[in-house]
Amino acid sequence: MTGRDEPAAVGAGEALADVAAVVPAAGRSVRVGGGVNKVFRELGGRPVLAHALAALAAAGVPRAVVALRGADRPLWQERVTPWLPARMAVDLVEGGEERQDSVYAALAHLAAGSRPPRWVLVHDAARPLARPALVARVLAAARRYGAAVPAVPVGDTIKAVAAADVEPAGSTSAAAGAADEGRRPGAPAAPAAPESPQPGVPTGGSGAEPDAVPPGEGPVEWVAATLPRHRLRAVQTPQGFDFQRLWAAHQQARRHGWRGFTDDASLLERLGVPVALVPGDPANLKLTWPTDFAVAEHWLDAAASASPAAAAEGAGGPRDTGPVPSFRIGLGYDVHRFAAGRPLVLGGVPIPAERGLAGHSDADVVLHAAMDALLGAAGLPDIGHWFPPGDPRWAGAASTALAAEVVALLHRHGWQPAQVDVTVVAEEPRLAPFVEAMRRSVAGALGLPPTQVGIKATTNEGLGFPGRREGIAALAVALITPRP
Ligand SMILES: Nc1ccn([C@@H]2O[C@H](COP(=O)(O)OP(=O)(O)OP(=O)(O)O)[C@@H](O)[C@H]2O)c(=O)n1
Ligand SMILES: C[C@](O)(CO)[C@H](O)COP(=O)(O)O
Repeated sequence: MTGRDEPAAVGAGEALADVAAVVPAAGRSVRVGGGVNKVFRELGGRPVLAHALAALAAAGVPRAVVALRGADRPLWQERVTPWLPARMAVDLVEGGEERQDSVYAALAHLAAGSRPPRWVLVHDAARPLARPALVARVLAAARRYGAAVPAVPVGDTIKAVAAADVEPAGSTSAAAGAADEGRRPGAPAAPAAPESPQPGVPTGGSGAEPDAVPPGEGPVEWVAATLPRHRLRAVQTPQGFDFQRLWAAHQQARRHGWRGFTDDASLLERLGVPVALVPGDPANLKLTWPTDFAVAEHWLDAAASASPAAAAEGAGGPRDTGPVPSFRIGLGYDVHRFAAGRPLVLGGVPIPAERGLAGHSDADVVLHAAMDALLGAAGLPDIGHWFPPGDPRWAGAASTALAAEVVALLHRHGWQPAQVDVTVVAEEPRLAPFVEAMRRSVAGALGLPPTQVGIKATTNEGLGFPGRREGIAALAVALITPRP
């Protein structure tokens, strides 16, 4: 399809009630390495998977099914849920052994639901840089043609390689008996027959990829054929389909034991269904190798400088350090009622008093306000999200321990506390004698020098609920800086 006959794009944010996304995120990141699924690693301050979902949501996709491995659920909960797009409903399913199995599981979930979608977009969690315009382009073409895939021309000349370990007769090393690493002198004399590309007939077999050696490494290989570059395209995701058609193709593949499909379009190709190619985006990188993360950071920066608004939307380049990379500020507020028979703890300091404050934890309003300010500065949900009232783990918890958790959370998101200033509003007891102890205690809980913590106490001049001695309130501001 040319740019001229491209269908009108669906506007970002438009309700797309008949569309759902499938996001396979259950890989093992063997090629990236590092022991953690790459889709939970941070890029520009938020997890890769959160970028992928944000791009779909920014294009107006109202629901997504994410395929995860069970072992990754805690990472999902901790790292991704704070970033879930407000306008998108997200279901989780258990992923499978291969990408194909993970997509199958997500499609099965949609098919079994009360409202299967008319159109489905399958988008790799490992592609964090898709832009809403690309999503819209693919969807519009899928609606028109039934199956559409974004593709970019290839700039390099592409060679097919011979089967492993097959060295052609007449090569210099065979003749000279050289023993370069990875070559086997004396290997079969004839080169492998050129592997003619057969569109729609996957050759992956079990799905084990022979291309798992990082670019720039590995043994010598031999050329089997030079492919005609002008007819080659590198395809990306999201890939858009008539839902029932894709679901039927996946079911058929499962029935026949067809394996090794590395994208969804190739399943339809296998069945002879035409697949339209729409212009892809060179920046829509799939994070495959360790070095891809640095390249993706670069694209994020470029996207943020080109369009800060789009970047803030989380579409193809949310960059959380944004145009003000060196600090963030946050505001926190908390209030607790007086309760007889409870100890009063403020800023981690026990204060002699007739009454304490009611609450699920130790009801330390000073630390609660400080924690909310810190979380707000990092753009993270408030303490109610992390330490829900009613969760037995936090019953009677010391807020100094909760503060340590908050600091750890900030660290995981690339931030550290730099300064906190709190004002406590209490008609009683008199707090001046305890202010310095509170300052040191709060500083200790947040890992700050006391010089970077301010604590002030004031009455409310007899006005309002603090004035009526019904409870104590605290307000805080916090400054955070990127963690070195
Ligand atoms: N069994 C699998 C394998 C892959 N994927 C997902 O499919 C996308 C593309 O796969 P790939 O980049 O190959 O990711 P990994 O399988 O994690 O990487 P590797 O092949 O290096 O292990 C990723 O979002 C990945 O999480 C999946 O959902 N289930
Ligand atoms: C679907 C895909 O992103 C299209 O380029 C690609 O084929 C996924 O391959 P992977 O080996 O599963 O990463």
